[in-house]
Amino acid sequence: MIRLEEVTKKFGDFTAVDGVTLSVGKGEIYGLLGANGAGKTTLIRMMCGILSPTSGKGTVMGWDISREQSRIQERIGYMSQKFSLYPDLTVEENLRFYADLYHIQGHVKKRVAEVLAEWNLTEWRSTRVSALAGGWRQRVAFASATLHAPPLLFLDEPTSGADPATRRAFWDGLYRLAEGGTTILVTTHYMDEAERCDRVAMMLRGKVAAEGRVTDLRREYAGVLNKPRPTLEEIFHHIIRGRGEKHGQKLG
Ligand SMILES: Nc1ncnc2c1ncn2[C@@H]1O[C@H](COP(=O)(O)OP(=O)(O)OP(=O)(O)O)[C@@H](O)[C@H]1O
Repeated sequence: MIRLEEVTKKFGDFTAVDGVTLSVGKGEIYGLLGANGAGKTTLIRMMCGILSPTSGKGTVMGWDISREQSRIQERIGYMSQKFSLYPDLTVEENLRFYADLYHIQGHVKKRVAEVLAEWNLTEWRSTRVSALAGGWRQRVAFASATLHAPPLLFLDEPTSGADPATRRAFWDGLYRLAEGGTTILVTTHYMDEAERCDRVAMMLRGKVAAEGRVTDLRREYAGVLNKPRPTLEEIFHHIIRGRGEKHGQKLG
């Protein structure tokens, strides 16, 4: 679903993403981890067809990330860190608005009802978004991003600040989608969430410092960390130290 080769993004003299190579297969939940400013959002934006790479190449669902960006944008789901909902509209009206935006044809009402049920939002359908608590707003944002049943979903820190119930509902939803064949690329600040991914890439100053299946990374670093089951947080801190980075950097 995603193939990137040596993808780089520069803003002037500053290199935000530096030679990233990775691939994500159908139905995988792939986690992008890294400290603030590591380049995760910039990388996601290139994969979503919003930003052009400075160099390198890649495809998303077979479309070229430099030349076929509008094709990619039409097919994917994307929930950015600053997701936008209309506070004066009800939950259902917001979803109908996104249904129009995604050009959902035919059974809009049925699809909106399905998505409301999937995210436990049915009883809130007539409530204005401004009257919802933060966690419930996040559910509306997830629901909006999945309304057109995209085969590939990009989620940039989707559970940031969410309450435990919302986070749990969100991960239940992600597993359901992945079981149905949806491919998911997610960035997260929460290590327990990162450990739920099939594979992760740890980014450090624009580069992928470690990548692989969570279980394989644990095995790989068990010896050097002298622990049978090191956490992703411990692995990340080990990598940071090895590169002479400042202590205390937070993974997320
Ligand atoms: N349009 C831009 N112009 C200049 N610099 C930028 C631009 N967008 C991002 N950057 C810089 O690129 C670096 C990577 O930013 P990015 O938002 O991709 O990081 P991130 O890993 O997503 O961080 P966070 O977890 O804080 O969202 C940062 O130093 C940021 O200031």
